[in-house]
Amino acid sequence: MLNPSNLTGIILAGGKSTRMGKDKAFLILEDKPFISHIVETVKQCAENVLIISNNQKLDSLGVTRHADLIPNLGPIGGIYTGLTLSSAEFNLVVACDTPFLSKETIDVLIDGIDDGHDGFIVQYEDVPMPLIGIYRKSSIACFKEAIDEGKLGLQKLLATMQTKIIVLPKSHSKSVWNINTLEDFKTIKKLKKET
Ligand SMILES: Nc1nc2c(ncn2[C@@H]2O[C@H](COP(=O)(O)OP(=O)(O)OP(=O)(O)O)[C@@H](O)[C@H]2O)c(=O)[nH]1
Repeated sequence: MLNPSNLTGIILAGGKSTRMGKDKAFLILEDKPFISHIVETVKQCAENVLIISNNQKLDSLGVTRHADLIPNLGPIGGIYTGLTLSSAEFNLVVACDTPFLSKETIDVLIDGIDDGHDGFIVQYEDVPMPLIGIYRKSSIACFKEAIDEGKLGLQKLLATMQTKIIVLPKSHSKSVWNINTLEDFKTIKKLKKET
């Protein structure tokens, strides 16, 4: 198992939250904002944690924050920024809108690391999830090339890299739940109460 000191956590918290209509990072679930849930989980797995966002309000969390080096590119720009700033070989990339992400899911991902790949991402029910992934620092070259060519889609970029897909069992369904709309948010709040 990878030592936490060899892993940097990169939490993406920028973007426009268009579908939600308000900043997803600050939605409150169980008395704390999404971003705090995710910071707590990532800190259990990685010694160094970076938040990538232009939002200065996030500085109250006491975690190093950095603005996107190239703004308005979407998640690919956040990952590129995180990989540029990180000095670790392995980088755990997660989004602030998966508040139930568990250490168990991250451990499955870490267990999947091998020598033959540049990126490792989870897949749940046929859906590959690049924002629950681990990327080698060296993969930054692929990110830069895609950005330079204006190809900002992550799935297509991952197809050009040596990417390992790690299929999660059904027990991880809540952990990978990505909240984008008010409807999603209402559902996840109910779910937590009931389970
Ligand atoms: N640093 C950074 N993070 C981003 C950027 N765009 C999206 N993200 C983050 O990436 C994750 C997935 O974002 P999306 O849901 O695809 O985009 P979004 O802008 O948050 O929301 P929509 O506007 O509804 O698509 C979230 O954690 C966002 O905070 C960006 O340009 N920079």
